[in-house]
Amino acid sequence: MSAQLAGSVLDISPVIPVVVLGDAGEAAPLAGALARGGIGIVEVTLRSPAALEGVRRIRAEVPEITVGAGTVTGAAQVGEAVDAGAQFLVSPGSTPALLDAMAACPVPYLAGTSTVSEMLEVLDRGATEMKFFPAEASGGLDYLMSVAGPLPHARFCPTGGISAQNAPRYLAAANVGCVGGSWLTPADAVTAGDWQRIERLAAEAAQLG
Ligand SMILES: O=C(O)C(=O)C[C@H](O)[C@H](O)COP(=O)(O)O
Repeated sequence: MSAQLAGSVLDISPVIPVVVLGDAGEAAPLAGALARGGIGIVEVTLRSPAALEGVRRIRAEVPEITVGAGTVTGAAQVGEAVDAGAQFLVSPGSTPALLDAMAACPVPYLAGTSTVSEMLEVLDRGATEMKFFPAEASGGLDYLMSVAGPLPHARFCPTGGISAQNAPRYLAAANVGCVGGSWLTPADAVTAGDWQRIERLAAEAAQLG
């Protein structure tokens, strides 16, 4: 079920939409709207009970989008997410146990980092791509540009406080592959099933690259 990705998770689209599903039935229409807007990737956070079933449905019903599981906070969730069909994993932080579990799993992962030491822990395990979270609160673009010298091989997906307004500045940085954010999938639009609004937001975000 965990088909290999041809390239890097960071190179699929300029934005990885971060989604919280209230109901698994929202998953496929939401992913379809993102795909129609030109976004090729979606992160379903494991914050809600509907998340794993949502990942399954997106894999089954919207094969044109790459689906990952986010908010992976414990080693046990790694296997559950991969079994559900997640094609990549995202964590908000980096504990040794979580990093070991993600490094041993068959899909790529973006470990959450906000310090140079955490970034070094991720690099030590052979991964060069990671999440920078919470990006704006942790020092933003200035911080990321400051680590580019000592960590020349690290590439980031800054997430947390990113918007259509500040995304272009991040995307212009050499060590930023893409950004992540929830602004493409506002909770009220998801709940109301306003897929046209999400398609419009996705189309605007797809132009950011
Ligand atoms: O829990 C996680 O693992 C997360 O993925 C956190 C999300 O990345 C941010 O909550 C998105 O931040 P905003 O775009 O500012 O809403």
